[in-house]
Amino acid sequence: MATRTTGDLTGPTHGTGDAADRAGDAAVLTAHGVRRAFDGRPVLAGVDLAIAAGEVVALLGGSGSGKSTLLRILAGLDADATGGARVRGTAAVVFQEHRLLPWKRVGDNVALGLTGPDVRARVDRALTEVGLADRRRAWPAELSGGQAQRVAVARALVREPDLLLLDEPFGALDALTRLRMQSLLRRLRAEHGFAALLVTHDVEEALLLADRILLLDGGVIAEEIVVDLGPVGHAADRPARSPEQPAFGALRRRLLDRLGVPAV
Ligand SMILES: Nc1ncnc2c1ncn2[C@@H]1O[C@H](COP(=O)(O)OP(=O)(O)OP(=O)(O)O)[C@@H](O)[C@H]1O
Repeated sequence: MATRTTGDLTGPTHGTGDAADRAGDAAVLTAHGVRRAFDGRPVLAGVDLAIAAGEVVALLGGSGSGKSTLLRILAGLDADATGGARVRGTAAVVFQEHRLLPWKRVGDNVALGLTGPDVRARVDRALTEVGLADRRRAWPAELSGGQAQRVAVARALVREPDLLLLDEPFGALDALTRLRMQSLLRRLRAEHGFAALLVTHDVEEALLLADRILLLDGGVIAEEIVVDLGPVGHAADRPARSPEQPAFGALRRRLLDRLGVPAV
């Protein structure tokens, strides 16, 4: 977990790219010309992207395409990248692993780094929002994987982020828990209006949750797909989007083709 207000990566900052221009002044995140190599091998070769306030963007790509590397850079966790990246407001990160401190109770994990007289109330509110109001005094080891990940979401939420950076946040969960977490994210988004960058290699998850999908390939954003399937919605009983929609299936197939997954 990390938060940050604004900042540039090391290296020169150039003019914004097309994507950044589209999000314009409303952008909560802009990145341009982001590059990163490991041992002389380029992984990111000039990434441009922009996310508008309140927009949810999924970052899809094959294994090893550099998704996590990019997210770490955007979160300000990689000092060796070059290019420009700027977050307007507060960003919070949720990783695939919950990264809770095992020696702190749930409530203290959520409160980590917060100050002020209302911390307890804010923590209680965040835990209530993820359905864990009664686990404030539990130890992380006493939680299920899904509950621990809910605490990680609460720890991000309590900071009232303008932008959530989500790196495969539900990737380690079983299928049913994953669906519940997706539904939780939709509800929280509707209530809080944060923007999010969601790293995933689950095409269906991207289609269910995102307004826009960016495909990372060859070290650049190789394709951008606007997910024109109606509002993301959050009502579990009547989801606005569903895999049953013919257009959903068509987009799913197109993305799988693009990722090189053969039809069965
Ligand atoms: N700290 C590091 N040192 C050396 N190589 C690294 C490091 N971090 C990432 N890489 C390499 O960079 C490439 C991209 O890794 P990254 O984890 O960003 O991919 P990814 O798209 O998130 O993959 P996955 O979907 O499998 O998680 C990989 O080849 C990886 O081995």
